Amino acid sequence: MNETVGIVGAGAWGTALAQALASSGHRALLWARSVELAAAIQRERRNDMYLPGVDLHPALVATTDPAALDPCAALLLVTPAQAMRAVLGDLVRFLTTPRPLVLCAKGIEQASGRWLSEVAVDVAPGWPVAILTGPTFADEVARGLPTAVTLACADAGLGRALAGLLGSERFRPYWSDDPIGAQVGGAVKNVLAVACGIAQGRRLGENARAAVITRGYAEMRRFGLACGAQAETLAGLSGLGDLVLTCGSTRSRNTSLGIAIGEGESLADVLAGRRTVAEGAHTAPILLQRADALGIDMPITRAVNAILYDHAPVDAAIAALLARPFRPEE
Ligand SMILES: NC(=O)C1=CN([C@@H]2O[C@H](COP(=O)(O)OP(=O)(O)OC[C@H]3O[C@@H](n4cnc5c(N)ncnc54)[C@H](O)[C@@H]3O)[C@@H](O)[C@H]2O)C=CC1
Ligand SMILES: O=C(CO)COP(=O)(O)O
Repeated sequence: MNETVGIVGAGAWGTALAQALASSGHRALLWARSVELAAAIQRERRNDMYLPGVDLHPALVATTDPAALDPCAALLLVTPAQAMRAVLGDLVRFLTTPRPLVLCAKGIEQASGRWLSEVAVDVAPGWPVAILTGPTFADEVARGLPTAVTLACADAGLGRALAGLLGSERFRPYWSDDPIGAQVGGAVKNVLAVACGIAQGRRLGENARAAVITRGYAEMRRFGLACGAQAETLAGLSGLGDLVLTCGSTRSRNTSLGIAIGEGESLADVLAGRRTVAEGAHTAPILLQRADALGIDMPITRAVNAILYDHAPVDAAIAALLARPFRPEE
């Protein structure tokens, strides 16, 4: 089935998804906000700014014209989470009919505390919404390495149809009817990856990393269940799967941000030196606020917040975690 699919956001992940779709027989229209970036992609057939080293498929076309997306069967939204509301709001004015919106960012909107699926409903009421998430380093997807994702949609029939549209042998969607659960995993794992990075930066060892992943998963689960997520979703690709990938690799931008903080850099300095997004730094405060409002204990998330935003010395925050009373594992 050859369709035209729109991908909104020409960073690493948007470009990788466009490349995967083009490689599987679709026409991939990649919308960039920067005229220079779209022109460079068209001219050089590369996006060396965000996804270096990948030769782009001829069926991938970059544009800055929102109206050019009108023929698309579905739109993948792949800007950073905090930009999604504004970008989608601008876009819908140029499109004649509703079509499925597939949300690919990982995070919670800071200003409102809302899930991105709720933001999409605010901005584009009546448009069907799905979540694409899971353990997916962009460069591996772009290079055609095998990858499995969660495709979550409240309308199970649409989820299945979107899996058929977006999937291929090398990019395998597993559908789910739990969009909240899928979003919990993607948002929380980034904060936990910052924590793992901090532990790594302080040279706390492999045992400590396993402890942060596992006790972090307990935080994700408590919070997710309180938000109405299904336990199976949290244990799947979008939750545990992505947590393991992100926390296990220094290629993760969230883990590497944590490493830099653990080694003594300030958050401001780390962010100033980067062009690409590390969502965990944006998610941590609003995640903690939501957890507190629900009465959910998230000590690792609290420690990350204290280090990033309350000037807590790293060693003091770690000592406070280690001094917590012993308790049953569940
Ligand atoms: N890179 C990866 O491996 C994966 C990333 N994601 C998620 O996808 C989302 C996007 O990530 P990446 O593409 O990796 O980020 P990136 O940092 O590589 O690129 C972000 C893109 O968004 C654009 N952008 C930034 N602010 C914007 C704004 N205010 N309005 C419009 N466009 C704006 C940038 O110009 C850039 O093209 C994030 O939520 C990330 O967590 C999800 C899975 C994998
Ligand atoms: O979400 C990702 C992998 O699934 C990418 O992780 P980072 O944003 O930490 O690089």
